[in-house]
Amino acid sequence: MSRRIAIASDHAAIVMKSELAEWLRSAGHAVTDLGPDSTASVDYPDYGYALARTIERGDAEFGVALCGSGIGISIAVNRNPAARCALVSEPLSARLAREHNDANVVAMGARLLGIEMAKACVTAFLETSFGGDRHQRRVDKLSHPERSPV
Ligand SMILES: O=C(CO)[C@H](O)[C@H](O)[C@H](O)COP(=O)(O)O
Repeated sequence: MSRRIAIASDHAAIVMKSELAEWLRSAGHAVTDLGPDSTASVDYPDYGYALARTIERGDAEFGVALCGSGIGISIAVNRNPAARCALVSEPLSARLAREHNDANVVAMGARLLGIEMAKACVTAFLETSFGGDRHQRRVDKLSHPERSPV
């Protein structure tokens, strides 16, 4: 199924971002590359926030967020309540992020993962549907921490 996917990184992941964007487009997805477009040093929060706003506006269904470790940009994306960003390094976590957590953004570290592992993670992420049921109740609580009884 063709998806609308936004992708963003910092300078540390620009090569992986370009390769993933091209690969996703060749698979038929509509990809919005939010930058950066050079290897000049940038700050991952700026691109993480831009990616989350794109999800929030509904301009993309899913996001791919990349930095050196994936940690910084995943923190930035998750500051927007519209985003549920999962940092993964192998396909099972990517699958569970969709099935259990209804994650809409997958984050990875370009200095930690090779391109084939990154593709395997993105494939697992895009191919998996949210499981609903008990997971829906838990995901709802992520949007409303004030309602938590504990
Ligand atoms: O956010 C990160 C670490 O948690 C990312 O790995 C960044 O890409 C990294 O901090 C960038 O580091 P650099 O030394 O400025 O290239």
